[in-house]
Amino acid sequence: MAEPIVSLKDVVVSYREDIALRGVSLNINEGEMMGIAGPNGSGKTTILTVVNGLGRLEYGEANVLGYQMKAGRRGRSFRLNSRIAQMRKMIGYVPQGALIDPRVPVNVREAVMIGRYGLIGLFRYPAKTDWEKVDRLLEMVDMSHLSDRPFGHLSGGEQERVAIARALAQEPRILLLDEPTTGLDWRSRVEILNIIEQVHKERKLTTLLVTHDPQDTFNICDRVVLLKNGLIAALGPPKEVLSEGNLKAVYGDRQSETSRRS
Ligand SMILES: Nc1ncnc2c1ncn2[C@@H]1O[C@H](COP(=O)(O)OP(=O)(O)OP(=O)(O)O)[C@@H](O)[C@H]1O
Repeated sequence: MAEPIVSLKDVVVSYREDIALRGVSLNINEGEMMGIAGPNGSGKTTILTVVNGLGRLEYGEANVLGYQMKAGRRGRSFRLNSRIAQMRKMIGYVPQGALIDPRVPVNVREAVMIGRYGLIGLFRYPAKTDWEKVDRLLEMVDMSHLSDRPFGHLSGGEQERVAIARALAQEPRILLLDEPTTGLDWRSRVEILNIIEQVHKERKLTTLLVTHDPQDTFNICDRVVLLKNGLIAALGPPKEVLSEGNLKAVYGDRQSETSRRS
């Protein structure tokens, strides 16, 4: 069987007195769409930072795209850091919240192009083919009609589409999405999830979708991991994992009712 593209083994991460991950083991296969759900503070974003090579492992190891990261090694060796930088070029990241300060005077096309500078190289101008790729991505996320609009004038859902296009502009193999549906109304949320599913398939990506609402994972993820207090409470296909019992154990009574209703 093929090696997993992401493998975490007994990973512990802490931020001073807060322990964010308490021994997480997780394998993700190439081409898989993995949901990561759980309440606030359960460690979802921290998993993304580990996969992205930015998390400092207290214990355990992580293997991402064949690059190995072990406890205590980060920050000690220039060679190790430059290897991790190579790995990060293959990982697209859509962070939680605003992608770019809305006061920065860039339009939608330019905002997406920022994602290509890792490939183009700093201090070089984008070629015509780079702009063509950006335009194709804008079509993919259905934003061509707003390509000249200042980024700061977009709605939350439109900003999220641009953030996804920007992450794809670097032509990643792995796409990390941190709560892309937070703050969106029902319609925009469905649209964003559809776009995520479409780009995942078309670009043959391995995708990690973090959400505090497990319902987001139901129709589009192959598997979902439910986190509670930095530990995996359940892992498997959404239809099995998102049972009333599991949701109640992780979110408590009221939230589990809302999650099942929505
Ligand atoms: N930079 C940091 N410094 C100190 N503590 C942190 C830091 N980042 C995260 N934590 C703590 O680590 C724990 C896990 O945080 P994390 O952001 O991974 O959770 P999350 O599930 O993504 O939460 P949310 O849904 O609120 O974004 C929390 O207790 C949080 O307060």
